[in-house]
Amino acid sequence: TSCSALREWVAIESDSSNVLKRPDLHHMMEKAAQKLRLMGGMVELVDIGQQELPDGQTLALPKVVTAQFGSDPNKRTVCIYGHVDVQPAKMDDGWATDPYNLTDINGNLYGRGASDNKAPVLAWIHAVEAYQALHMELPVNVKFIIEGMEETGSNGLEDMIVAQRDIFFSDVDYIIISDCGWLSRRPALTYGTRGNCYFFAEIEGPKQDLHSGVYGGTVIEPMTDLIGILDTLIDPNGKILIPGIREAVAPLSDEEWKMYQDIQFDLENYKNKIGVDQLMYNSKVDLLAHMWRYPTVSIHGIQGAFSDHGTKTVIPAKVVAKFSIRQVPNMDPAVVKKQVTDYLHLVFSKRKSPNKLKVTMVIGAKPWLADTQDPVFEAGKAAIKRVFNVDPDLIREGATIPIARTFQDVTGKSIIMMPIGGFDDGLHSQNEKMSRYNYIEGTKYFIAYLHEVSLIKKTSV
Ligand SMILES: C[C@H](N)C(=O)N[C@@H](Cc1c[nH]cn1)C(=O)O
Repeated sequence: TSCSALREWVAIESDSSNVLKRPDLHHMMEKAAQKLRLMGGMVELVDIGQQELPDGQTLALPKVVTAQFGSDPNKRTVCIYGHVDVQPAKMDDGWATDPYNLTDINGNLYGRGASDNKAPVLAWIHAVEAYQALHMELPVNVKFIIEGMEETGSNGLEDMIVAQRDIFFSDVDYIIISDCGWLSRRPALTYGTRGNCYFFAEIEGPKQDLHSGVYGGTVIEPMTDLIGILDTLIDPNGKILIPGIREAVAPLSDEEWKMYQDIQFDLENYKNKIGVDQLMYNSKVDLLAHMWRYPTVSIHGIQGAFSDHGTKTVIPAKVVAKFSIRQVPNMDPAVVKKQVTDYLHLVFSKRKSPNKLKVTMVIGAKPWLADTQDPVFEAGKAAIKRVFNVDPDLIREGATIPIARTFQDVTGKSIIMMPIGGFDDGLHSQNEKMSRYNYIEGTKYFIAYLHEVSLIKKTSV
């Protein structure tokens, strides 16, 4: 196939983290709505209000697309959630091809957002289209909820879900999310995600940037302060140093330990895939546990720091570190916000610096965990068996789907994550891709799932 829909979607630079790209993001939401409208869905573009930027300005949030195919009260209703915003990408980051021009190389479709999450959303759409093309009645009512702010924490979506709980979600039985990946070549069903608390730590000093030769040695540099406090977040062995964080983590049970042992995961492959000689842990179980169910600190970047080619000799006047802490049961983002803010101010005060520190938490997403005994998982296993002829791995996901926990807490519905992304898709990274195999077989799997989930209805109603 030509994958024309995916090509058109990838061509839209729907980067939700870049305010300059907001028109592209609005266009992307219109495009998704139009696709569903043309298929005969009952479609709405729901206004979810404004986003407040750190500088106090406001910006219109991308509308949320909802769609409905069928409303037969005798059928079960599934709701597919997905997102069509993407992480930033530019050739300069080291892409081999233009990130916004879907490029087919050896059966892999390269492009920003190909795997995260445009192809999986389209695969669900194609699954509905397949029933339509074959003039087959959909075995379940299918709803879609597609957002454009997932990559920046799903701003505005929670309020919409609360407002729609007894309207759009009233007849929904199951919520399905396909915004993650397999762990190996073996298909997987996902029953947990980590949450994420994302912080800005700003240090402000002189009123403008200074020449390091002329002023170096006379001023207390904001960047030196910032590196100093960042270095107190986590030690070289991965131990988080912020008091209270490790204590909140639910202990690993014997049952979990056993489950992890059975999962197909090759440490050597994993090392090769990411190009490292050594990992933080040497056993499969330790590694999976630290990927899925322990917190970690990642330092992402420093705004205001010199990062171009060349040898600029500046002392930056104001620098803002961006770091995040992945959340696991039983951590609470509100508590983590206080723990981090208090700790950084304490550490900074010990430096006796005249500079000013400001700590802000800009995303506070909770972790999500499902009951794998729920019939939605049985249906998932059956659909995988039918299409791939294997039993899936039951896995967790180290990344975050910020809205998953809200769906669970607000709607009370069962949630299943059904990834079709490959383990080596390079999400958020250079050369992100979705393989043709996963895209096409994944679509078949979704078609099969709609059938399997309708069978649950017959036995459990
Ligand atoms: C799993 C999903 N495709 C994803 O990548 N989610 C992002 C969401 C996020 C969390 N904090 C900021 N954005 C992720 O896990 O990084």
